[in-house]
Amino acid sequence: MLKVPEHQVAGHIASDGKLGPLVDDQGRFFKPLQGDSRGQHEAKFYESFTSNKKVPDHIRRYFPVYHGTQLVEASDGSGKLPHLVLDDVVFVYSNPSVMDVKIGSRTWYPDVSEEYFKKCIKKDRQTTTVSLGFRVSGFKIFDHQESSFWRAEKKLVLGYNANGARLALRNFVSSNSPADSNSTPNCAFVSEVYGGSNGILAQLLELKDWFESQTLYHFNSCSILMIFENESILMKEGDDAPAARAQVKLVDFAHVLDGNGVIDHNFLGGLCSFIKFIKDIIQSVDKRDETDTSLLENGH
Ligand SMILES: O=P(O)(O)O[C@@H]1[C@@H](OP(=O)(O)O)[C@H](OP(=O)(O)O)[C@H](O)[C@H](OP(=O)(O)O)[C@H]1OP(=O)(O)O
Ligand SMILES: Nc1ncnc2c1ncn2[C@@H]1O[C@H](COP(=O)(O)OP(=O)(O)O)[C@@H](O)[C@H]1O
Repeated sequence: MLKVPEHQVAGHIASDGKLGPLVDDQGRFFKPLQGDSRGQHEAKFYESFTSNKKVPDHIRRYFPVYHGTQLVEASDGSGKLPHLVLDDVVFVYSNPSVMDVKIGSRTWYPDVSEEYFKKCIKKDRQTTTVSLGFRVSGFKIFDHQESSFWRAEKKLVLGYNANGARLALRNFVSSNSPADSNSTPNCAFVSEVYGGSNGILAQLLELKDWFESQTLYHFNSCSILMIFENESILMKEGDDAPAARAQVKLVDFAHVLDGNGVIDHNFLGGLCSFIKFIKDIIQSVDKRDETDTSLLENGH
């Protein structure tokens, strides 16, 4: 039985009879092939990427595994439609915090229609896409105090300026309630989620390393998904607590183009900018902790 994904944070959502992705109980994510050839284009990308021997193995883990396409009952009640069948990248988590960040300082690309260009550039200017080289598209956080999920409102997220994006990235790794806009995010999970040898920053740097030389694809309008389970971090002192499992995944390949031997400077630039934001948060928390320790040592 297919159902609407509980942890989807952006994109087309299968609610109120609209067309959107579905998931099964075996860890598969079914994304309907979008009209106007975008869906076919995304399927073609997955076919190409999956069989491309030039893609290093250590990079493949950042992409959902592709299982071809399948006709399934669409979420909008329009009958059977072809869907991409992908690994559901949040399946292994019980209470995942998830953020979708669209990378690049532009979401349009050469040869798109005037109408599509205008739509994209308008959104790129209204959001932090142009100014920062990325925009937060949506996120949800598991709130420990409330023992429930807190979901950022789409309208607010798309209205973030640089400070708003920074605050969202701090809130994402905090244990105090994001619902309380007066409290400063404590960044309690920053070292486990963003930092460390397997954390988000390390994964982003590995991706950056590849993007510095890969000329196979241009990842227009793609998103980085950041996923982690903050419960497992709080439980880590316990006997059989799972690891934090912070993960980076790339999604949305409806606008990928051939790289034609040219570096994807749009994605690479945005990725570098995003990395700087994450690094700054890690460093600011390290500095805060050092100050706190030295105050304690000096008897304050
Ligand atoms: O429909 P909209 O206006 O919400 O735009 C979608 C975007 O939502 P946004 O409002 O920017 O968060 C949406 O962005 P996210 O996936 O939410 O980051 C996509 O860009 C989507 O286009 P496509 O599926 O990649 O071709 C966009 O869909 P299209 O309008 O291009 O069909
Ligand atoms: N393979 C996947 N597994 C789990 N969730 C996914 C997967 N792919 C996408 N998602 C979720 O769906 C959202 C939208 O995906 P995306 O491919 O960008 O769709 P759209 O083309 O509608 O924008 C993402 O922000 C994420 O929350």
